[in-house]
Order: sequence, then C-alpha cells, then structure tokens
Amino acid sequence: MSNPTALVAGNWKMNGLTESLAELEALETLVKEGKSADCDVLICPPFTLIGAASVKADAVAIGAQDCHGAVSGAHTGDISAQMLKDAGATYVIVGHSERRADHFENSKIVKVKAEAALAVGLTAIVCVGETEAERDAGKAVSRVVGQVEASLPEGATSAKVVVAYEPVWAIGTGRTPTVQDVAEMHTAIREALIKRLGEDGKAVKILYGGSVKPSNATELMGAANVNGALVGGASLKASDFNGIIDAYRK
Ligand SMILES: O=C(CO)COP(=O)(O)O
Repeated sequence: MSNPTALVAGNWKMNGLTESLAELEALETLVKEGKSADCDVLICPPFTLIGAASVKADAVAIGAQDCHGAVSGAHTGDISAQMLKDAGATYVIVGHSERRADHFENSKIVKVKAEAALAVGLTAIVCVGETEAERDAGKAVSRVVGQVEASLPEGATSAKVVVAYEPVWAIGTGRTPTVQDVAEMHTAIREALIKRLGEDGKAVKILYGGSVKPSNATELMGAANVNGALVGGASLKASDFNGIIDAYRK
C-alpha cells in the first residue's frame, strides 16, 4: 500500500476575528496559484468563523477544533458534529491536549466525540501526546500508544480518522523532539493502528504537531511514518503556513 496523502492542518486555537479571514484568502491564493503541493491543506478556525471560512475556502478544507459527543440536547455552549457539518466543516479535531487539560477530557470522552464526528461524515483528527514528565520517566511511547488505543472511535478507517501526535511539551514552546524520537513514536503509533485496523492501519495519516515552523518542517515531515503536520502558531499567517506546505513541494 502506498503512503497516505499528506495533510498539513492549521489549528488557529482561540485566535481569529472576521479580519483574520484575509489570511485564509491569502492562503487560498498561495495554495491555488502557487506551486502545487503533494498534500491536502486544512484550516481549523474557531467556531465563530467556520461558516464564513467555508464560504471563502475552496482549495483549503475547513475544520473545527472540538465537538460534543451527543447529537443534540441540553448542553449549553456546546456544538455538535452535525452543526459543524452544517456550517461547512469537513474535519474536526478531538482530544487536543489543551482540551484534555483545560476541560478534563479523557480518552473515553475523546472516543465518543470522534464517534459523533464519524456518524455525520466528518473526518476526526484524534490528538495524542505525552507530557514532559512522562517522557522523562521513559513512558512516552506507552502513554501515547495507550491514548491511541483508548481514543480511536469504533468504525475507524483510514478515510475517516487521522491521528495527530503532539508532545505536550513541544506545543508553543519552540522545542521539538529529535527526528529520531518523532520516527520512533510515529512507528509505534503505526503499529498500534495496524494491530487495530489491519492492513488499513497502514493508510491512516499520522500528523506531527508541536512547534512546526517553515524552518523545521522539511526535517520533521521527512521522519518515518509522518504524514503531515498539525500546526498552531505558524498557521495564523498565510506566509508562514505556506512555508510549511513547502515541505510537500518538489
Ligand atoms: O497544538 C498545536 C497544534 O494543534 C501546536 O501548536 P504550535 O504549532 O503553536 O506549537
């Protein structure tokens, strides 16, 4: 089986007002009119911009950063997967470490959210990653593989699920694991996916996230079993994000 098509995804987190759509438009132009890249491109703006972003986007897919696990109901302030789809999203990130930490979301909750996404036809980007203490204790691989096993939705296939490995200590810090550490982790995740999904596990995209920048993208994207990036800070400016997409241009 050939390598999965790469995905370069931007997570705007809690950043972006209407004026930020100008960056999305600039990115659209760079992706459409620039040198073609051997990857899919995705931006996940905050909920408030999904509708407007999906009207503007064409070459760039639009996703969300979270969804509720239920279809509808008395969940004040929450957003269902179907609402995201209705607003024009085609992907949703679930289990980002900031949600696991700030909103006490464990892998059981993440799995339910991913299942809600799949039920309406959204692709779920399931995030996993160890803390610095877990890495220092030599538990990074077992922690992350455990998260993958517990967070993967029932019915997962390579077409419906993407896994994003984001070491918590590398997010927004400018620090990244070595290419060898990234390759070791992504290979362990790949093995867990094959164990769970059989041959189709080879086709699941595994993204790396955590301080990806234009200057380190080519090196990180070149590691074994890395099929793209999940980018925070450097996704806010079209020119920076385009510099990361460059890793997939010949
Ligand atoms: O959390 C991330 C993407 O989801 C990574 O954030 P940074 O790229 O800002 O480190």
